[in-house]
Amino acid sequence: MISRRMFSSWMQRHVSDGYVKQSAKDGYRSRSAYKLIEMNQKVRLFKLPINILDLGSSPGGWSQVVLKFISKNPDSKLTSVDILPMNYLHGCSFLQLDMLKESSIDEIIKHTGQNVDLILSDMSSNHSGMTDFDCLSLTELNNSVLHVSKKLLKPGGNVLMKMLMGASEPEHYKSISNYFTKVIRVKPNASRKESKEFYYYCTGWKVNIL
Ligand SMILES: C[S@@+](CC[C@H](N)C(=O)[O-])C[C@H]1O[C@@H](n2cnc3c(N)ncnc32)[C@H](O)[C@@H]1O
Repeated sequence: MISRRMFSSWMQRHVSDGYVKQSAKDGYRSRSAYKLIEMNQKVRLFKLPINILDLGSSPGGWSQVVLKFISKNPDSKLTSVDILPMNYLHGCSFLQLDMLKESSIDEIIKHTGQNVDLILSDMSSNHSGMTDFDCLSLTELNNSVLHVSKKLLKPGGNVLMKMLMGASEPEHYKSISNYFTKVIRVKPNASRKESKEFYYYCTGWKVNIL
C-alpha cells in the first residue's frame, strides 16, 4: 500500500520531471515514449517493413512512437497488447489480454500471424519497492515474452524487454542469452536515474533452440 507521503513525493517528482512536461507538449501519452525514441537512436530498432508486437502497451506512448516510424510504410503493422484498456490509436490493433494466460497467445496469433519481426515489452506490475521481489515478477513477465516469441517471432527476429537490476538478474540474462545471437543491456537517459530499470535488446532469435 502506498502511503500519502510517498504518493505526494512521487507526484512532486512527476510534475517537475522534464520528460513529463515534454510529453505533454509533444502529445505523447507517457514519458516512456522518450525511452523508446532514445533506444531506437542507439540500436536502430525499426527496419522497414516490419511486423511489431508491443506488449504492456497502455497508455500507448511506445505505440505512438512506433506508429510515427511505420506510418508511411503500408506493409508494416503494429499490434499492441495490455491487461488494461488502451484508448484508440489510428493504425494500431489493440488487444486487451493478460500475457500470463496461455490462451492470450492464440488471440495474438490471429492478429499478427506467425511472422513477427520485433517484440517490444515494457510490461511491469506495480512495484512493491522490494527490488528482488519486483525483479522476480518481471522475470515471470519476460518468460511470457519468450513463450510468445517461440510461437510467432521470425527466425533472426529481435526483442526489446524491460528488466530490473536485482539478485535474479544475472541468471535471467544467461537464460535469455540462450535464445538469441546477442543480448545487450540498454539504459536510456529517460529512465529515472534512481530506478533499477533497464532493457535487454535481444537480436537474432535462434529457432534451433526450441
Ligand atoms: C510501464 S507500463 C507501459 C507503458 C507503455 N509502454 C507506454 O509507453 O505507454 C507497463 C504496462 O504493463 C502492463 N502489464 C502488466 N502485467 C501485464 C500482463 N500480465 N499482461 C499484459 N500487460 C501487462 C500494465 O498494465 C502496464 O500498462
